[in-house]
Formats: sequence, structure tokens, C-alpha cells
Amino acid sequence: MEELNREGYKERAILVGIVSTPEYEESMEELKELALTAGAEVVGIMTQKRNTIDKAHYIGKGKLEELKFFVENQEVDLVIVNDELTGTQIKNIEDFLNVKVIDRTNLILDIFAKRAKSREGMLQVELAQLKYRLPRLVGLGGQLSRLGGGIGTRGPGETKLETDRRHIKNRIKAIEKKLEEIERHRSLQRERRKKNRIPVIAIVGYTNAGKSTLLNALTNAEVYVEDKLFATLDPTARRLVLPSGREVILIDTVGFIRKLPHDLVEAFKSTLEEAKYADLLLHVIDVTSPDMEEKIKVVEKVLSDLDVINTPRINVFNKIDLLDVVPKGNEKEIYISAKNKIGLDKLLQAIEKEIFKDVEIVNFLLPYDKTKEYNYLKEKTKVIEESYDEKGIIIKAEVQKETKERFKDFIIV
Ligand SMILES: Nc1nc2c(ncn2[C@@H]2O[C@H](COP(=O)(O)OP(=O)(O)OP(=O)(O)O)[C@@H](O)[C@H]2O)c(=O)[nH]1
Ligand SMILES: [Mg+2]
Repeated sequence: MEELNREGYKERAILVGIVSTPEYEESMEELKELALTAGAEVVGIMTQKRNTIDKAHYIGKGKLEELKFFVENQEVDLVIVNDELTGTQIKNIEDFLNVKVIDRTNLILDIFAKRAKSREGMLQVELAQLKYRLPRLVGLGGQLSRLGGGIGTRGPGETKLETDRRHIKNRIKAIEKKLEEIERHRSLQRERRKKNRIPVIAIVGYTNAGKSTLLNALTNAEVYVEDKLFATLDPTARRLVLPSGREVILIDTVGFIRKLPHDLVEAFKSTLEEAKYADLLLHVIDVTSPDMEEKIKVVEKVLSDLDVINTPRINVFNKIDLLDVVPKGNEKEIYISAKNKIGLDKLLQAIEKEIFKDVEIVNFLLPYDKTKEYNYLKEKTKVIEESYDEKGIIIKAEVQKETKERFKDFIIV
């Protein structure tokens, strides 16, 4: 879908980046994707080779002159810089070019602001935006008054972004309090799930890898899928019945990206907590992306930061319909096409094997006076069936090895 801004046209943007790392090209390509996702029209890309970022103007003075020429000739509305800028840098460049300047972080925040739908998502994004703005008020003040609205100045649900330091600080406190309440509610839900012994599987991965498509394919859910970045912001949970008839909960999560703004990671921590408490992670990887290895590393870094790098994980290589030769894979590396539903059987088997590797379904016969044992099984295991016999209660339950050992005297076949 073509997105026009409120004035009815697309803001004309030029992308500016510094060439310093080998991944630079992919990173610029991604910046372009981000700009398109935010609703801009990219009319030019300008890069400069240098080792350090210019403290005052990001790029060198000569390059800036060149940029000014381009901005004036191409009727550019917006300059997007590939690195995070200070408030002073934003102000200096804007004063020189007389056009709005935003950085990569602000661009990502802007996309999140437009995409956020749930109350929690909106609060999280607003919090990240306010934290980003607070140290940059010098530079950002001009954007709202002199240069108008548009990309980089929007709040979630189009709320007006604050420019007053005191108000921002108060708002940050208020939002943090509200988010704590929501988090408390969420942890109650988690407790309940734990009590019901339903295993939780979180789908994680780089943005646009196909996570939501996979959730839809496995559960017939209708989660929003789009060939744009950050289609998903809110964690969506769905029930999934495995081939054995056992049930799990599958959760879709927000995608990761390189140089993900720190405040955003912080703000989304509670959403990402879903991954933290998962019994298994499915790491969805787009096999068609030329920098697949680097993206895998970015995701693994976030998983480390979230302290879930040791959670059992299956790497799901997606979009194999676009490959000529498909690798065979193994139990921990499954090749699929979520869109064309190829390889899903193998994936389900692998999930089943991983999740239930330590549990077994066992039948117990408990005499009626064994109330303590009965209560233990009811509370600590997943009871599948219960029936009554003259000798006692027959319980069919999913149990860990230790429980089976402990109750071995009551096992029947
Ligand atoms: N060719 C091909 N395209 C796929 C496949 N799976 C997903 N896609 C496409 O990849 C794009 C992204 O899919 P999503 O499911 O929205 O990706 P996501 O990982 O949820 O993305 P975010 O929520 O933005 O992080 C969409 O255009 C999908 O149609 C696949 O198996 N083959
Ligand atoms: Mg998604």
C-alpha cells in the first residue's frame, strides 16, 4: 500500500551515511527500506568515506555543501542520517540546510509510533520517543515550529509530541507507572499458563524474516503480514495443537534490526519478556537475505541481552521457495517456506521432540486414601484424563522423569 502523509504527498528524502564498516552497504539498503516504510520517497543517497563522525555536522563541511546543493535542486523535504545524532548536530545541519534532519533512531521510532496499536505498545513507543527527545530538545525544537510535522515528529496514534522538558519528565514517570501495571497483569497471565502446564514457544528473528507468516501458517491465525519492516509490534499468542494432540502456545514477537535504538529495546523489554519465559525459541531466518549471517548475529546478541541465549532453540530457515538448492538441515535447523507451507511437518516434529523431551504420558492408579499424592499430581503435572474405579482414581498425566520415579508404585499399564 502506498502511504501518503497528511498533506497528501510523500516527503522527498535523501539518505546520508558514513562508510566505515564492511556491512555499510546492507545498512544503507536497510535505511532505505525503513524510509519507505515510514512513507518517504527516497530521491537520493549520499555517502562519505571517513573514520570518525564530525562532532558538529556528522559529515565534513565540503560534503555538507554538496548536500545543500542537492537539497535545493531536488526539493528535498527531509534528510535521513544513518547514525544516531546529538541535538546539536541536528540543529547545526538543519540550520545549514534549512530542511528537516532526522537520524536512523528517530526514523525507527517514527515507524513504531505509526504501527503501535495496543495500549501497551503505544505507551512503550511513546516512552522510547520521550527518552530520545529529552537530551535533544535543542535540536528537535526547530523541527516542530519551523519545519512542520511529518516523519520524525509523530507520536503513537498521532499524539502531539511534547517539547517542554518538565512535561516530558512528568510524562515519562506517568508512562513508566502505567507500564508497570500492565506488566503485573501480564505476569499473572504467565503464572496461570505455567500452572496449566501449557508450554510456550516464542517466534523470534530479524524484521521481515517471516515470523508472522509462520504463526499464521501453523495456527491459521490472521496476523498482519507485510513486506515492510516492523509489521508486528504486539506479541500475539495462539494455541497450536501438535501432531500428538498436545497443546502449546505460540507467540509472535517484534522483529529485531541492527542498531536497534537502545531506548526502544528497553521500552519493549516487557513485550520481549515473552521470549524470556518461553520453553522454546523458534529463530526465523530469511535465507534469501545476502547478509544472513550478520542478521543471525544481531538476533543472537539481543537474545543474549535478554538472557535467553540458553533457552532451547530451533533455527528455522524460511523462504526456501526462493532457493534453487535446499540444504537438508537437522533437528535444530529446519528449512521451510512459511508462505507455501513447505517443511512444516518436519518443524512440528522437531518442536514436539524438543518440548516434550523430558516428559512422558503415564497412567497412575491412586487408592482413595492417597490424597497427598493425588493433590501433587493435580497441581504439579498436566492431567490429561481422570476416571474413577472401585480401587481408586485412575489418572493419565504428562510427567517429568523424576515424578514418574517418585510415583512408580502407582503406575499401571
Ligand atoms: N517467498 C516467500 N516469502 C515469504 C515467506 N514467508 C514470509 N514471506 C514474506 O516475507 C514478508 C515478511 O513476512 P512477515 O511474516 O510479515 O515477517 P515478520 O518476520 O513477521 O516481520 P516483522 O513483523 O516486520 O518483524 C512478507 O512479504 C511475506 O509474505 C516464504 O516462505 N517465502
Ligand atoms: Mg511480524
